[in-house]
Amino acid sequence: MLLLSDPSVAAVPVHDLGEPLVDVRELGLALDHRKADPQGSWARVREGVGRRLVRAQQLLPEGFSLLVVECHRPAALQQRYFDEHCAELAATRPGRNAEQVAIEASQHISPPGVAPHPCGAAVDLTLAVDGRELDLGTRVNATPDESDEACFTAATNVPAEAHRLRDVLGAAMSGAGLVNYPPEWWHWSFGDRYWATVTGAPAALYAPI
Ligand SMILES: C[C@@H](N)C(=O)N[C@H](C)C(=O)O
Repeated sequence: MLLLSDPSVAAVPVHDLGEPLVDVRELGLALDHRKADPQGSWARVREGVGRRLVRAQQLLPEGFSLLVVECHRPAALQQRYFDEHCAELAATRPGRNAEQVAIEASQHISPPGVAPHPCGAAVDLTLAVDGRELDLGTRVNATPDESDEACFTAATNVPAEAHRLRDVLGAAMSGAGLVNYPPEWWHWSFGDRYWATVTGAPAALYAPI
């Protein structure tokens, strides 16, 4: 499983396309408020990501819709989340050094230097039917510890129906050109360094914004 902390991700150059951020609600997508912030960052993605989300929604089976939870995240917030998660892990893993803790933390929160959310390149989302959120086996943003790693996209310790729904989500999102972060079934991105590493693109398309 390629982690965001892998040196190959940080080695990818970035040639920013200069696209603005767009509000996913203006694209006709459903947005959940659990990660809402006063500035409205959580609702915005780069234009090219927004186009692909609209395509992903079209690729879903009849009756299903995407339920967007979090998009852009300011760099300072990413740093805070990462520092807090490292502190939590360090407290429960005595004997691990800071580098080992940071690598494990990157299963759940990206190291700030390569983080896709501050670039407007990533989206955390799930599925809904008639506006009702579906159960994909864990809550969105479950940690590996709390979920016994059931948050991993390919986890086998989830009910068969949750597995099937992850496949439904995955087919639409991959079909629209986004890539998944394997430790998190809900995290998808396009145009960031992780996406470039996985797809073999020569450069990432979006820098932090
Ligand atoms: C925890 C989740 N919301 C998240 O955003 N994780 C990824 C890896 C990130 O920080 O980019």
